[in-house]
Amino acid sequence: MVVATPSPLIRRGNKKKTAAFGVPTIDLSDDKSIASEMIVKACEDYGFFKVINHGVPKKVIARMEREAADFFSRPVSEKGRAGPAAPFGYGSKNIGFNGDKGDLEYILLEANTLSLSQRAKNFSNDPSTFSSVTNDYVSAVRKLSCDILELVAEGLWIEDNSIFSKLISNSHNDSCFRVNHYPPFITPNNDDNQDELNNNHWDLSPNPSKSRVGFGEHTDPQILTVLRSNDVSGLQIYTHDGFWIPVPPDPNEFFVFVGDSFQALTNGRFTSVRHRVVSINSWKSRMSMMYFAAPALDAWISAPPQINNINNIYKPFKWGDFKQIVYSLRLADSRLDYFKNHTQS
Ligand SMILES: C=C1C[C@]23C[C@@]1(O)CC[C@H]2[C@@]12CC[C@H](O)[C@@](C)(C(=O)O1)[C@H]2[C@@H]3C(=O)O
Ligand SMILES: O=C(O)CCC(=O)C(=O)O
Ligand SMILES: [Fe+2]
Repeated sequence: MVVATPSPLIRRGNKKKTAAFGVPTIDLSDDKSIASEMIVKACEDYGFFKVINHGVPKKVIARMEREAADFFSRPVSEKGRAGPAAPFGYGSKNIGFNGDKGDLEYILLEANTLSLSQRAKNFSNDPSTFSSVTNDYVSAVRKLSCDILELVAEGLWIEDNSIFSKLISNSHNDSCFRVNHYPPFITPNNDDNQDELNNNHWDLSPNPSKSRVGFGEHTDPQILTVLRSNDVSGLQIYTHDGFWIPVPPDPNEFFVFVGDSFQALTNGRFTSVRHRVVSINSWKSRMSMMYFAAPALDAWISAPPQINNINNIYKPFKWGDFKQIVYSLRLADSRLDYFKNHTQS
């Protein structure tokens, strides 16, 4: 069953525009054939969808949120000792290595049990609780990612339904886990903003005094991203027809993003979704947790023969080589362009 939650659309640039849009919502308790068909459609149309009845226990989510909130509430000097996030640790305002900035602080971790337990001491006075809570959360969202990838394979009529999921369940997978914390953002004249929010057609991009870029526009380089946030808004996705769409937050459910590697694995049938976080008038901070599902560094990313790949858009590449390019570029850059096959007809 698809549940559509209408939300306003914002076209890139200055013009305000509203239209009805519902985030594609997939009920994972539905019949498999229905769910798989709907996931494929959402991946094709938006590269983005929401899943409900996902099977991740509320307690696992709540404990992870508490651990992260505890960490972020500590004094700056203490948090700084867990940094820098280059490549893993605590970061603030700087994103990546190439000058990107955002109004946030964050934790970035490798998502395997061993590295989690080694790093836990930097994030909590009770490292064993931090590592077991993080590990429970990561294991649950990894399982959810595998379930989704198996449904995708079924929806694409691929006989081996583990063709994508085995890439991320491999013991050498290079997945990572991130928790972002965006401070509250209050504008001097918040009556104006409240008006705009109530009218449901605010325009974010041209007026920095009314909004703030928390995390600039980008696509995620991995295969799939699974996001959960608290009830503070800010996330927006960019549609194929040129609209920025605010995604209403839903703390009980998960949002799924197609990443660049999934675009290559499906020979462009799915496209990775551009997204950003823009904060608008909130007394409360936004906290989001992302699991970025990636294969092993030496895994090949190439569309399987079961996908119609007579004309391969991309040259096959190893995830590790792609990652190296990704990390040498800016947040908003389109990295798949570097792997385009120029020989195709
Ligand atoms: C500017 C950058 C930050 C980023 C690495 C990059 O060079 C380009 C991609 C960025 C991104 C976006 C999705 C994830 O948040 C992330 C961890 C990733 O894998 O790619 C970040 C990288 C980062 O913050 O280090
Ligand atoms: O914080 C969010 O809601 C999204 C962040 C994001 O897109 C990322 O960390 O890659
Ligand atoms: Fe992202």
